[in-house]
Amino acid sequence: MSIELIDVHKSFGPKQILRGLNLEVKEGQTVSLVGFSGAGKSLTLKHIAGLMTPDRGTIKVDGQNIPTLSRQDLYKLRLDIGYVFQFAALFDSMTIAENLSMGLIKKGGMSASEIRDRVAESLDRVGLSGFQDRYPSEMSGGQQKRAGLARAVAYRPKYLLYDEPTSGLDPVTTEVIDRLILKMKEDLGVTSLVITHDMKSAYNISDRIAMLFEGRVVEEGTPEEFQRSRHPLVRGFVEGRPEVIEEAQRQMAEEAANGGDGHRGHGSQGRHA
Ligand SMILES: Nc1ncnc2c1ncn2[C@@H]1O[C@H](COP(=O)(O)OP(=O)(O)OP(=O)(O)O)[C@@H](O)[C@H]1O
Repeated sequence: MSIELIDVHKSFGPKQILRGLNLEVKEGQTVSLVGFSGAGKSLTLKHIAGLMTPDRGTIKVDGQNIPTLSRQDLYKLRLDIGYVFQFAALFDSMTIAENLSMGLIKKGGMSASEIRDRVAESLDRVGLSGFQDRYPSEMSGGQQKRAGLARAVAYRPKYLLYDEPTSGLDPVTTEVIDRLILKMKEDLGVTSLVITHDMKSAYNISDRIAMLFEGRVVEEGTPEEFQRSRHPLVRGFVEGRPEVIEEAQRQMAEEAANGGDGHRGHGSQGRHA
């Protein structure tokens, strides 16, 4: 029940985005993926969910290599993967109950009353008991994010992928979401990958933190190890120093122009176990 990406590459035209990405999320663990805008974080989640196909590389979920699965097997595996979208992605014209039920109805195999119970249970889990008849527009941003999480857990997934679950939230609501992420791990035993820009959240919720830079993991470790990291890109990121990043990008462009792969000398770990 782990997620493993091995040497994943993805380009759009001449633009290389993922350049040999290696990342592992062990069973039952939560890994936060941090990094600058455009580093390829969302793209990484999309590859894991099978929404995007890599140019090359292995993406193993539940021991199955996603890019090689048939449509039918991918569909089956996707039922085990809950995707919590950045902006909740709820349908405004539907109530919360309808939003949560839709996927369960499509999945099939559940009676109307089982679906009603599952919706209620999922809303309970995220502290939104009784919100079934609300429309998204009648809820705060934080509540909408919780409803998005409830929709993902309604499937009882083995894996949860969170795309910036706390972006745009105040510190208190952020803490509420962080606690929910921890609770999901505890209650459901899920294996989770979280994209976040918020280092405080990353330190709170993660077993491990990985930093993505230009399509590769440049540093990975426990929150304590990450906090102590002396990697210049990590320091530049954590301390908010854009000049460090600009220098790294300049060096990489220079190395690439000289025939290298543009990643030497930056402490890229390559494959890590
Ligand atoms: N379908 C696509 N077609 C072309 N380019 C794409 C596509 N999807 C992503 N990209 C490009 O890939 C790069 C990485 O995108 P991604 O959304 O993964 O970034 P990110 O690290 O999640 O950034 P942010 O923190 O801003 O969300 C960006 O430059 C983006 O423009």
